[in-house]
Amino acid sequence: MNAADFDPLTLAIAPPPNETPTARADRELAEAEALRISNEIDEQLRKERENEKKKKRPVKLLLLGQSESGKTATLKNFQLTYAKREWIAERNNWRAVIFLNLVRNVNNILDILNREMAAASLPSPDYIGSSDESSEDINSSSRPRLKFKEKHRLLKLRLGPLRRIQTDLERRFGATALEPQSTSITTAAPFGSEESQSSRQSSKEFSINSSNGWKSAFEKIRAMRAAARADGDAHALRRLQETDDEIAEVIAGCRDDVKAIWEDPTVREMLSRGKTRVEDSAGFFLNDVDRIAVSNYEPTDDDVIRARLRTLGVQEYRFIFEHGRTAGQEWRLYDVGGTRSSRAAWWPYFDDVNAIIFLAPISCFDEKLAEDRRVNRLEDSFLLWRSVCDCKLLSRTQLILFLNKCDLLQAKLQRGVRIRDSVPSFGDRRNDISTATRYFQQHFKEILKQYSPVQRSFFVHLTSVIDTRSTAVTLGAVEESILRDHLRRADLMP
Ligand SMILES: Nc1nc2c(ncn2[C@@H]2O[C@H](COP(=O)(O)OP(=O)(O)OP(=O)(O)O)[C@@H](O)[C@H]2O)c(=O)[nH]1
Ligand SMILES: [Mg+2]
Repeated sequence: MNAADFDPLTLAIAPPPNETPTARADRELAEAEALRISNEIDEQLRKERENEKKKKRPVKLLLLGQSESGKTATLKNFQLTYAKREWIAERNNWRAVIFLNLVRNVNNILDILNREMAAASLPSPDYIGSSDESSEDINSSSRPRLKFKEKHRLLKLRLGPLRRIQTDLERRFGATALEPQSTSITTAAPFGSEESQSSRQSSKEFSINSSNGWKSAFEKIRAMRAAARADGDAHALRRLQETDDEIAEVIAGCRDDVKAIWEDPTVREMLSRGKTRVEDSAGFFLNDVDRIAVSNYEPTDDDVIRARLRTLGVQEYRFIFEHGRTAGQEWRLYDVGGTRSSRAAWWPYFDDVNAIIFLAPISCFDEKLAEDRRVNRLEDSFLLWRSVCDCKLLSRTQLILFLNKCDLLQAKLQRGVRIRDSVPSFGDRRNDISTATRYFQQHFKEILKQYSPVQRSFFVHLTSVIDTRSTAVTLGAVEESILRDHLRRADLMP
């Protein structure tokens, strides 16, 4: 007799000693059925665990659109809405960017003023004003001559130190602080084709790295501080702090002159004749000088959203959402540089992406690309959208369209700018915001229907992403729809 013969469990489940052949067959059948059910339950549990794992995979979201379409501003809204702690920790880093934006606004005006004052001093009785871009308009003989006075000369002189501040800050932020140069790329979507290979190789801007975005620009400065601290180099640390303080002091010292030049009627007239709308430019802060040009300035949330620092290459941002339907879920957002020469770098990110937010700035119907002055911005957005819809690698990716900069569109239409002058097909439709948005939206929808390799839904939002409140509501809807898709896929996947 061995030990198992006394094991209480073995004895309890052992068949009765006098079992008949029929009873034995029934018992074996019942045991086999019990085993089958148990295996099925195990398999079910295994699948559920797998599914849970898939649902916890990071949600990948790509932000696409031309340069200055509002991709980075949208990313900032995500951070503000869903990762507030990180946002607060970073907010003060934007101070130097906002200073740079403000100083650049002023220096742009000074450049034009210099040119116009020089031209006005020429001994030409016919002088009305000069401008590179719209000389026919500014030189119209029906306009009285611009009268520059001693005060303008003094303003130029007193605002001189802002040149050095701009240079210092640009050096600090590197290439990301400079606006795009002209490009040799002549297509809207130089990805996924032979051209993309060659443009990838030739493009100076092609870089999938983390050395070009706001995060890395700030990291560089943080690293400089940390290194000085670690070396015990109190002198270097003090110098860095002094540089920041000095910049704030110089700007604060120029506050009244900055206001004076921006509010001066002759300067305003000069800008309007040259069709220069400083107020529509990226990173416009001249209306906030009282608040910003002070030595203890701290940026507000809205200031940070409006601050402009160009993106180069592709930047990955990882957020664990602090609340919302996906609290605890990791989201990976990819922010890309939008100029034509940066677009070849997008391609590697198309694989395995859950959704794309495509930003089309619809106020730009009468503007040209900075990198190619021959190309209409709206036309470029349509072409780019078409290539994204058409892309086979993205056929299962959810596309969400933001018709952005609606605030600027509204202001432009109210100023009387007519859409049909730049978009002849708009014809005699009413030149108002609701007609315009409906018209542009319909075009984007038709492109999606016509070019998508498989049928897909059209998700569209009218946005002004500098408005953080309304954007938070939009992002809530976006989060919900991406999440639904993400979970559905996890269930469908083998
Ligand atoms: N008025 C207004 N300004 C906007 C809107 N969206 C973005 N901006 C501003 O436009 C400028 C450019 O926006 P960004 O988010 O930097 O543009 P981007 O698409 O990231 O551009 P790149 O990095 O060059 O590809 C910033 O100063 C924004 O604050 C909007 O809806 N309305
Ligand atoms: Mg950007």
